[in-house]
Amino acid sequence: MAQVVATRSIQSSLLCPSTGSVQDRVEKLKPSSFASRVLAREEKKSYRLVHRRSCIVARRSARVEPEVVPVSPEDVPNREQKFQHLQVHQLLDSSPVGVWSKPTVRRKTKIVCTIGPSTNTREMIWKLAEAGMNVARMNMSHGDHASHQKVIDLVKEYNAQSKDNAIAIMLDTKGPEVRSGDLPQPITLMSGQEFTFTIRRGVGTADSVSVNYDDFVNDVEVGDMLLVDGGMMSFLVKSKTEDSVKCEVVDGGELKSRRHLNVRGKSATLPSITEKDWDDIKFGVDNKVDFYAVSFVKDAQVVHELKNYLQSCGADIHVIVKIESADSIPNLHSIITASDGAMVARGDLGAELPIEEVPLLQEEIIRICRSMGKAVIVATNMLESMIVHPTPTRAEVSDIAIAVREGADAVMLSGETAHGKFPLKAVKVMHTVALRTEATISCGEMPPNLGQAFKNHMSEMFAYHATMMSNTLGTSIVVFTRTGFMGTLLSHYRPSGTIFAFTNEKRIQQRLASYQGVCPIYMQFSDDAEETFANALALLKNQGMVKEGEEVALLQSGRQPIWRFQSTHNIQVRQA
Ligand SMILES: Nc1ncnc2c1ncn2[C@@H]1O[C@H](COP(=O)(O)OP(=O)(O)OP(=O)(O)O)[C@@H](O)[C@H]1O
Ligand SMILES: CC(=O)C(=O)O
Repeated sequence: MAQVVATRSIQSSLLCPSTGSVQDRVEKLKPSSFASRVLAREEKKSYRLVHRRSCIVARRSARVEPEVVPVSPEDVPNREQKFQHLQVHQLLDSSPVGVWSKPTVRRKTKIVCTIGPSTNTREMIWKLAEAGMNVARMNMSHGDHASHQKVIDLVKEYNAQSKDNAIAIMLDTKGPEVRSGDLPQPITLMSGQEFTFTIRRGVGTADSVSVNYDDFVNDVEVGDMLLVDGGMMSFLVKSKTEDSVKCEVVDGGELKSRRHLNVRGKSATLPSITEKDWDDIKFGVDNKVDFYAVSFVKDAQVVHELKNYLQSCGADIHVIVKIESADSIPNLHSIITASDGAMVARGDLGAELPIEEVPLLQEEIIRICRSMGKAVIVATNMLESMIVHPTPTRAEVSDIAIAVREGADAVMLSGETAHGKFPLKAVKVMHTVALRTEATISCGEMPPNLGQAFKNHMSEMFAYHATMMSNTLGTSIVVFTRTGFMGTLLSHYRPSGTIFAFTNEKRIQQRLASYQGVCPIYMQFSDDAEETFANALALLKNQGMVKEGEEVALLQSGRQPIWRFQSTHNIQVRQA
């Protein structure tokens, strides 16, 4: 039986606040008028607490309060800090509160941080987590199992001791990367000079270097363009011998050891999952990581192969396909269908394909993922200049804002956190920009064909209606989920309020950390549903996540029953 229980009657509703005209927004940017508005709202807020009406009247007013609850305790602003923004107009300063934000409860877009030499210590993992990291990524192209083991253990230690935060762990496979070999020292190459790449091992001279891939000579043709590090240097193929490719340097520079090589427009004919990758995948199974990011996926077959392997060893690890090879583009639909999500890996994508295709593909991949209810991550170069500078370029800020507006679940930091000088500042910038951008996005824009993947599925219908209810009333959603399914389903509907996803599985809490809008909370479930609801609401109040008397939409549904007997599904509006 399906039932919708509303504990209060809805007298009227206001759908999402509009973002307003450009003129409106310009007006809002004036500090004096903003200050008076905020202060006026603070007044109104106390008035409302006293004169609370017993029926729900369009809760938009509640949503207009700029109560931005940041992701981590370190970010929690006191009242003074909150208004400091009115004097110092530094949106990207240490405090992450969006000044002119529509009231977003907390940042929805998640942040993936690559862990490397700048951040692989206990202190830095803690600080990254407190600054807003939601997913820790380990790039298996670098480091060894011992160093990655240390990072996994630290993240798990953080998760075990954190009351209200969880960090997901992502293992990114090396894949069939083609790299140049070791050089005794970097060599400077000038445009127009000759240079040779050879499959002979151990070559590293002023005019020749080894390549780690035996079929390199067969895969490239005369006239092909070879790119080093995604285009930092380029080489035109002039001729081939049995074991070497002779090139003319087009864009010169300094060639260092083990650099990434791409052939413009072509993917290497290597399998997507190499022997080293299988070894790393086993390492991930042993360590119960949450996600694999699989490099250079070209077709769905490889995803099925990996999923079958994971099933055979009883591993519950989700598979994110990295879209970065030219060969993957014609198979985008089938690859994404087979996976749990996709990463727009713009580094290699922009090397294998013309660079101007990257923004278009990014938009398309996000659109496809959103329509299929899959997670999507935008990666690479997001704050590249912050590897060496403490502040981002304006173009980088726009890049993050675009990914957020396009609907990405997460944005990723690579070198910025792996080996950059300002990893914490980079996370804070991402946090602030995402939060600010989210505040301008009107809710209720659902992908037109979402719902078709699970046609007539009861859970889908309930996720949809819970979203509608929460958007209409301006409430958060509280959901109870053993498998994480309802949490991710709700995330794909992008409700305007936070999705507080309660789960009694630590693994599920970790995984849900990467989904847009989901705040995963670990809690033991009691056999008694009412007791569990009460515990959940008490926890939310104690942590300051909802206020006394605040309403929440509460959802019980999903593929696995929790307290649902005889297939009862429930949406309720409850007061905390
Ligand atoms: N575990 C690690 N150990 C050492 N260095 C790392 C590690 N992870 C990342 N790095 C460094 O951070 C840089 C950026 O990380 P990213 O994950 O973007 O690498 P990448 O995509 O393989 O880039 P590249 O092709 O330059 O290696 C790497 O090039 C590497 O220098
Ligand atoms: C992330 C990654 O691998 C890329 O952008 O190429």
